[in-house]
Amino acid sequence: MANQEHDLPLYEKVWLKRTFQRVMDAFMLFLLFLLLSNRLFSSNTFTFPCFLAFICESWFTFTWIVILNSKWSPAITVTHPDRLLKGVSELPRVDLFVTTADPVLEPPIITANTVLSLLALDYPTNKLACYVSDDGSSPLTFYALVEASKFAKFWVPFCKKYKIQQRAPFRYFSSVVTTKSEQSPEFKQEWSRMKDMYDNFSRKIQEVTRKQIPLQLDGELAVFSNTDRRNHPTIIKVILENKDDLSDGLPHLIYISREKKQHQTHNYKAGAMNVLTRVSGLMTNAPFMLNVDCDMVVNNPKIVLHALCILMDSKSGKEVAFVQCFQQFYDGIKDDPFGNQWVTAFEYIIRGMTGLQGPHYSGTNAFHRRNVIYGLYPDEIEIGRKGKLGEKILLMQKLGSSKEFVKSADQALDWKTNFPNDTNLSDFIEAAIQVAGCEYECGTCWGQEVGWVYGSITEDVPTGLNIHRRGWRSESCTPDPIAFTGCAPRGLLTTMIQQKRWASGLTVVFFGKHSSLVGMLFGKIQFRTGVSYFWLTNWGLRAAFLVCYVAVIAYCMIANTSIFPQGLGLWIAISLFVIYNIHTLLEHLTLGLSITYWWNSQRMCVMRTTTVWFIGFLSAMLKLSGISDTVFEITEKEHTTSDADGNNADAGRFTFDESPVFVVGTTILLVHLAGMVIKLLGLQPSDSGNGSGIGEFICSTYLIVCYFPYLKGLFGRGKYGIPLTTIYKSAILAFIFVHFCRK
Ligand SMILES: O=c1ccn([C@@H]2O[C@H](COP(=O)(O)OP(=O)(O)O[C@H]3O[C@H](CO)[C@@H](O)[C@H](O)[C@H]3O)[C@@H](O)[C@H]2O)c(=O)[nH]1
Ligand SMILES: [Mn+2]
Repeated sequence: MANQEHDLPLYEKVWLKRTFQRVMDAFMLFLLFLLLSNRLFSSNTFTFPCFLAFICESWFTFTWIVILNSKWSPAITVTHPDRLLKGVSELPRVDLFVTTADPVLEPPIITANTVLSLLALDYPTNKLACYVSDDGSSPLTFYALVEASKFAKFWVPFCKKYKIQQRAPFRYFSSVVTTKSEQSPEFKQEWSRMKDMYDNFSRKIQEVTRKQIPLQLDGELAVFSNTDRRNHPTIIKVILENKDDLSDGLPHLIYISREKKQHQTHNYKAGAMNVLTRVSGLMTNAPFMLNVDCDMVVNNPKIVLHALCILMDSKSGKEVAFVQCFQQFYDGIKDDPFGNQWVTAFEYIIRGMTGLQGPHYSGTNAFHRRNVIYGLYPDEIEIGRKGKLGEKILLMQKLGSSKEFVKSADQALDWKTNFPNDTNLSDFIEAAIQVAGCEYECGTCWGQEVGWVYGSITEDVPTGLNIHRRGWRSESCTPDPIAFTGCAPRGLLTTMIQQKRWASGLTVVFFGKHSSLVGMLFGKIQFRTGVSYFWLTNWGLRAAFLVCYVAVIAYCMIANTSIFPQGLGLWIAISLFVIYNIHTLLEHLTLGLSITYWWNSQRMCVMRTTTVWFIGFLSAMLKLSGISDTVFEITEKEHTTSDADGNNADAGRFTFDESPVFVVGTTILLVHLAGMVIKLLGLQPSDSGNGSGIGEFICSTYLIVCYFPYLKGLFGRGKYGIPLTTIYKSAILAFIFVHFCRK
């Protein structure tokens, strides 16, 4: 811990005043309550559709309370790295983790760039160690890392000498188009040398990736011959070792592919993170660990110092378990057509959570305390861990049978950060292979109380909840420039698959023992924090209610009945709709986002909630009832430097294929189109119902407008059109729905 008794704090928390937003949020809530009470007290025709609408609207009101609560007290943190550097005699070690799992969906050149950006961090290199976990067990990834380590010997000194901000070479070379005239000839010369070297390096990798040049599986790569990614022994390779403990050399770089066995669950990313934690515990045992996905490159080379300002602050830092940096993206498509930049969510919800017990852990760009991951409680910092984690025997039961690992964990739990500098990494390989084995975790607490939590395909949220539950806080760190930037899905299908996974995983968390409700009732999750977590964990449930509402509206149109009360009730509903849109539009404009951006986000919100979140919800239900399991479908990452200037004709356009995720959306659209036709042509049964009115008409029109890309898809050709088989399937489903409505 930094010793700064009388000194200035290393970071401050600044609360933001967003009075206008609060007023608007509260007014919306008022209108929602008005709508509900109007339904309760004035309606004398309380039919079944009205009842369903009432239930859904109650849920929307609850969701609004969750959102309002999350946004109510936003805060930012301001960090002072200069004070940190003055205050501490020696900076602590930090272990850096990168996970990758598939050399096709996650091109090795991207992983190599991420690693290069980490190796070039502005931090003493003898305090850093970079561990790469490869669940794909790919010789390509390993080869790319070996080549990256050779290039790093030139790249890292170059970045540090010229104080380059972008330390992922592909980002650097795609942003600096020409060297500026005011720069020295020496720089220009070195710049072109670097550029040549990088081009060479990336060409080599591309050639083997595209199989233009076969990769010889001999020498260092021999271990990869005859390995099946689902069935192979542990592979651990030290690629770089800073043997002389130089603070201006290169950090350690270690490649790990944990053991896999055909019929053994490996818990996806959570499993990989736990192996990384144990292997690094043996080799370097840093008190702090940074983890990033393979596509998240460093954008601010001083980020470690910024994060440590929070974690090492002698006053409030002690309560902070992890520091989360926002997940921001490079090369985003203009106006975010697929709604996956999440700008408003970060600015409003996550900043809001920062004002409470802290942001949730979002899986990447986070600095964790190692001993918190091992299960430490906040009060054990002061009083020692005699009670809960005291005895060695107990530690063995919790952390597994490796004596070496338990010894290292024991030190970490006692904050003993002075790790011997005179050891060889290769001395630990044998022990590391043991802790990376399939059976190591059997009968231990890994994946439960210790480490990254298992059971959900969104491992990040329950892992964060498990930490908050013990009473820890977390903090956001958002320095300028942005800490990390990653690769957001660039196509509709990739976006949909990612969203489906999140909705499914989060629903499992909501109903599981790591839910925020359990944490509030039996743990130390503060009330408002627990409620703010619902913003995330309710995604699947939100879909269930919205789909129900959408179905009720369609039913009204088809069966000629109404859910909106006449007169005042209708006006309340219309004002809600108008004010909600103005409010969200203003929120976007305040952040400097365009009207198109706003509309894209509104429309994607409707589309993803009613389609993939709904499918995610259903798959979570199947998992929870034990019928089928969910799998982690990896998000495709594109290496976009070649068309960074946006020349890609498909960028932002909606493309479809035969994937079942498009059936739901097409069905919803067809049902509403049918409803419109039936209403406009007066084909509604006249004897039934009280007549559908303007309320239903507005809702249905809004939905069809949101679904306009699908409407275009119905008539589009090739990949821009929805395939006929999908249309047939949807038409059958829509027909069944319409048929039952008219009965
Ligand atoms: O079996 C697996 C599957 C995935 N991964 C890694 O997990 C990371 C995240 O996977 P990705 O496909 O990129 O998912 P995203 O939806 O983009 O990731 C978000 O959501 C995940 C939870 O669903 C979090 O773990 C991530 O940190 C967060 O960025 C990647 O580095 C993968 O290589 C593994 O290591 N092993
Ligand atoms: Mn990702």
